[in-house]
Amino acid sequence: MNRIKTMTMEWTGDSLILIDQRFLPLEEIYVECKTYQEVAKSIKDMVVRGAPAIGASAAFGYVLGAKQNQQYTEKNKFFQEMKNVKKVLAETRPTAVNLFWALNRMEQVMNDNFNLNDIKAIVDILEIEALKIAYEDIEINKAIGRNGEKLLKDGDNVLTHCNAGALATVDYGTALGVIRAAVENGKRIHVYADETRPYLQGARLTVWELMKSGIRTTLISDNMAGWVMKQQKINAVIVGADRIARNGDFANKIGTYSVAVLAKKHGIPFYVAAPLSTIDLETENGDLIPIEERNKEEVRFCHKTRLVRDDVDVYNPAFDVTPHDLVTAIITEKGVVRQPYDKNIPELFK
Ligand SMILES: CSC[C@@H](O)[C@@H](O)C(=O)COP(=O)(O)O
Repeated sequence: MNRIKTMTMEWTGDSLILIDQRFLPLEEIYVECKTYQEVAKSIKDMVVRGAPAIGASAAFGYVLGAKQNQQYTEKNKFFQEMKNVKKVLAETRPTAVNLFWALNRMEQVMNDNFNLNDIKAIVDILEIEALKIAYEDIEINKAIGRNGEKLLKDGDNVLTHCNAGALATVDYGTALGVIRAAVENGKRIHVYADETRPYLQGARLTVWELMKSGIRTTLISDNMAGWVMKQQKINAVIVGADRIARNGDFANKIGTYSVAVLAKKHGIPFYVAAPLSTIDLETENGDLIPIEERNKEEVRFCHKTRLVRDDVDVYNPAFDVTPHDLVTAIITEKGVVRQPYDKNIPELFK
């Protein structure tokens, strides 16, 4: 168990190899990160993206940081350096709480082993912990799938936004994990995938991975979602999350809020599928979730094609917050929770 290899990432023992999601689906290119700085850059530049995948990558980045600093004989110096490793990895993307969750977990394990005299032994323990995070993520996603697939019927048409699939996790996926589990259970499910401007995770990633898995998928542009719902083509919406606040408000890819409002208007159940590591009990409500603003070029371009001149003003929030009253249920590995979320979400952690 000292290696892991999935479609999204591979831990070799000395490096983290990531499928470069910036080039999918047209090119399958891999990036090998041999340092924690390279992992941080890969997270920031979205070689790897999606909350759980970011968390697991950061954990492996932390291990690389530990390996880069294991020459220190003075333990305090090593611990000091590891603070900087954590800081660099934490400063990559602000919204997905899984990043901070994974880094805190790694740091906690390191602190718990402060008494070990051998730094190399601490590094080995950190490597085991990162592998645990990665292996657990797959099992958690499968549990989310089992819990969520009961909400879907044979023949359902499901709309999803962005990519909350295998590529956004270590493997299997959260929202797409629910769809995957339903299909594995013999249900015929057809997916409508929003293309998800500006970064096109839906068009480029969701469609690619669902088609690879043999799941029927139709691509629509984001502005078609309302009309497709109006035509009664959608039975359920399932999306992932980057951070769920204590009251059930949640941040997810920009455009999720519009989809939730549309689902409400059309009486369509709107589900959020996410692991407990995406729930941030310390954040009381959605107004307090930090929303990442990304480079304006992402909007001035459509993938690699320039749409407008570079002096065109642009606003590019990468996420929005959907208020909990629009959420029919949150699907987790511990079960499905419904309103009132401020009461039921904390129960999941007991
Ligand atoms: C299981 S992934 C859930 C979310 O992280 C996903 O829906 C999303 O918004 C990803 O955003 P991204 O900017 O591509 O990292």
